[in-house]
Amino acid sequence: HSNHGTLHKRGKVSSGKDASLLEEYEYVVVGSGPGGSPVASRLALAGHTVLLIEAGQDFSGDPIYEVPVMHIFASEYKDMRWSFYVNHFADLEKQKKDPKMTYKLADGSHYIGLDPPAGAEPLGILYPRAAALGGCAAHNGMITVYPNNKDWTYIQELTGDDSWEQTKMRNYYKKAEKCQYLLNDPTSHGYSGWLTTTTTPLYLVVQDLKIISLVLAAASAIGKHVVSSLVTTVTGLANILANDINSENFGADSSLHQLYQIPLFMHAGRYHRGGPREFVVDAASKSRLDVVLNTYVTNVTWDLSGDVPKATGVNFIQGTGVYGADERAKSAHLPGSVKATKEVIISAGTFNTPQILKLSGVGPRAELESFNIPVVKDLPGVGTNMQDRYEVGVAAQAPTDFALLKGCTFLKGEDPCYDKWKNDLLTGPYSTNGIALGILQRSSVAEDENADIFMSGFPGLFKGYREQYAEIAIAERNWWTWLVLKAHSRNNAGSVLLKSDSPFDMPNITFNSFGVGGADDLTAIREGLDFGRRAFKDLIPLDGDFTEHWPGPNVTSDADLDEFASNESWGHHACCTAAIGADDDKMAVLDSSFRVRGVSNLRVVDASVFPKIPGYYISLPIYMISEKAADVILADA
Ligand SMILES: Cc1cc2nc3c(=O)[nH]c(=O)nc-3n(C[C@H](O)[C@H](O)[C@H](O)COP(=O)(O)OP(=O)(O)OC[C@H]3O[C@@H](n4cnc5c(N)ncnc54)[C@H](O)[C@@H]3O)c2cc1C
Repeated sequence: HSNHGTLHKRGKVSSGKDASLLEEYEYVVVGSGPGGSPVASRLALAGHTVLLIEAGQDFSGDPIYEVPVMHIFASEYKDMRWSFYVNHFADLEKQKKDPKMTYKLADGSHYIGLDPPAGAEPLGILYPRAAALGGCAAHNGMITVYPNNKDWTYIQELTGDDSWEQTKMRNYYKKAEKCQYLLNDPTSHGYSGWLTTTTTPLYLVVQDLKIISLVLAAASAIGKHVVSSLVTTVTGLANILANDINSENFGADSSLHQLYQIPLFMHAGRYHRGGPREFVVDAASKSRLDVVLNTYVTNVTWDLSGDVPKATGVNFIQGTGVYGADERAKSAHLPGSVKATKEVIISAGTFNTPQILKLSGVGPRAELESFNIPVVKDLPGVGTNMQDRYEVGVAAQAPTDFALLKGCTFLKGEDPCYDKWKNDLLTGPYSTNGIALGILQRSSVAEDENADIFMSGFPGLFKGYREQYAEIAIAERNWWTWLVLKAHSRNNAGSVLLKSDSPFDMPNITFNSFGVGGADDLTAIREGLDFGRRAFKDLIPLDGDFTEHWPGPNVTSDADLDEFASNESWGHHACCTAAIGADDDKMAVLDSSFRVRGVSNLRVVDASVFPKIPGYYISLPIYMISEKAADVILADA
């Protein structure tokens, strides 16, 4: 594998070892994910000196990064992953009912399951994150779905800041996007940005009779009766999928009970992963943006001489394997620091942003004092309000394999599917993330007219994140999973709490799932599961029938389904741990301009800024707020 440590010299991404950094920059941005990368790039392109600091390395050219279908393996890639173990429930007994529950054994190995040996130490549930140039966008599923307008209106009303008005927010999407799947909708889409959107090539879908029968069954489960001859051609299928989920007119807000193609952050043509890393690399070649990899920030430095504490820079440690979640081999660890003459921007993600803030003295006083961390600003909201979506599914097996994945080895030895992806113009089954179509549903307990369930299908067995989940997903080639994603989940009782004052320890991460609004969310999930079951049941087998194994035929009563969903659902859109809020809300961490309250020259720009979890998939809203943050910061510059 390719370029990991090498990096484009002063154009200007540095691996860390040979970093010829300046002593000071106008802006220092910590973390290069969907939050940090766009804002860093924009500030630099506007003429400022910017340092973007990233704990992970660059994976450009690595097929696990580049090949869309490999995304599930990317999230298990040892050099890229930060493995957090989280608790869905504070109550260990409840937590132990999750078959994904992981324990550490005396010999250091892990046990995953319901029946741990005596003495096994409970770790929690694996929550994959990427430490990489591009953050979790280096391993995520690339799904790029526009949020609901109400998500922006909510922030606008909460803060009284009209720059969050929904049409203004769409302009940030248009600024970021380079739409490649719909060429003539400038009202909704942008065509000259860095965020390339495209969809799974439909010829892949129509190749496989099993997939066609699943598409037909899904259509019939939403009340559309389509004859099979209509979907066995690309044109026929395209007609059924004519609505664009990201359009202003036909998007998530208005069109329920439709089948949609799922837009992906992927480049058409060669069908490879797109990501914010490319924006960074491009911006670095044109501006005074320096990027330093393998560099882990421990805390913000302060000037405490004035009335208001002023952020002046950050301390960091260079090397690999620095953080507790980082499984790379440990290299020498070199401490360093850098000054920010204008601002420090923390974009380290939902778990690490609150950790950095707290280690820098910004957080709940009692918690900081319990670890003898000097309090710079008592901000009780830091690390609270954590939210996530619930995801669970129905998985069933057919007697024979999907034709589509025949011969594919997912880069184990000879791989004709990879060769095809690499060499062909029509690039074959690796040119998709495997999740081509989605369906918006409105459950009986939806809060308003917007869909609150996003259903999608996956040609594999996916029961949530645990070690080896990618291997399990594709071990047999005759599984299909209908995934139920509960959007607008109500629970905000999650927290990120320090375990110690050491920057190397992972924090305690507890979601308190279903803690707020749990009964309603479980009802919605049941309805999603029911949809998945109907879709399997109504299926007219063009190539074999499906038999459900998960949750399984015995799980049918409401109580049993609730128990199933509560034990087994997972999330991957954790957010909201340094939330924007109203001026009179003491739990608000940020003002509506991303400024950390009560201090100066410090902002947060990443998934933690949302007061409420937005839309259906979170990266696109993060890209949008990052574009917005650049505007707001430049206006102050
Ligand atoms: C397996 C998986 C699949 C997903 N699929 C999708 C999808 O298809 N569509 C979608 O919309 N969302 C998806 N998501 C969610 C989405 O990718 C994340 O929510 C998003 O990347 C978060 O962006 P962020 O900028 O807040 O943080 P991150 O992406 O986590 O980026 C933070 C970066 O900061 C770095 N960092 C952290 N601490 C420090 C430090 N102290 N010093 C220096 N650097 C630091 C990290 O290394 C990381 O690179 C998925 C998530 C997972 C886990």
